[in-house]
Amino acid sequence: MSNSGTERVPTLNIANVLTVIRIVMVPLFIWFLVADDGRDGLFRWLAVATFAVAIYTDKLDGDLARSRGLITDFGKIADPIADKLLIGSALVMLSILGELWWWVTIVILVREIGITVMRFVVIRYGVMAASRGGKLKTVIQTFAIFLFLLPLTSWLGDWAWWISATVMAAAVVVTVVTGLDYVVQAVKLRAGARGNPGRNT
Ligand SMILES: O=P(O)(O)OC[C@H](O)CO
Repeated sequence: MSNSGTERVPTLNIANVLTVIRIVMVPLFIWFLVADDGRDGLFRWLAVATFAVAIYTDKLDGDLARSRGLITDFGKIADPIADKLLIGSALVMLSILGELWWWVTIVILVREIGITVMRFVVIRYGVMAASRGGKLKTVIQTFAIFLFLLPLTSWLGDWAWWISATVMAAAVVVTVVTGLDYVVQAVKLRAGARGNPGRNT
């Protein structure tokens, strides 16, 4: 695996610890949603708060990794996985609760799991870090999930549902398009490594 320029950065650093904390928060988030005693219940709000804190650690670990030079191959792989666990669990739970169409959850999960598997398949040619499009996709997915987690319809009426559904539809489109872009990147990475044998050995 290519690690040029990052081999002296310790894997155990604050940015990676925050990524691991985000992963550990996922079961807590699921438990709050399962324990929810109604869409406006205390546990629902605890789930929203846990999701918000976990998303904040995503921004924080990225900022810290860049500003303090803590970018590691572990972080490049673990950070998108942590995002996928959090977002995937939110989508699955919303579908189980009957608040989100299963097809949305399945399309997004297939893309996220597929790209994760592809990252590991091409890792011998190089690490495929999150792209700008991938980061934008996570922001739109996060925003859409917040809209679905919050009891907006009971506060604001049906039009709030339409806004939530439109943002979720945008999230699905960006998720699929960026997934296809990663496939192109992976093909180029493989072709580049094959045209330059020994580069990553
Ligand atoms: O689209 P991916 O798989 O690169 O994931 C992007 C990350 O979630 C951004 O933090």
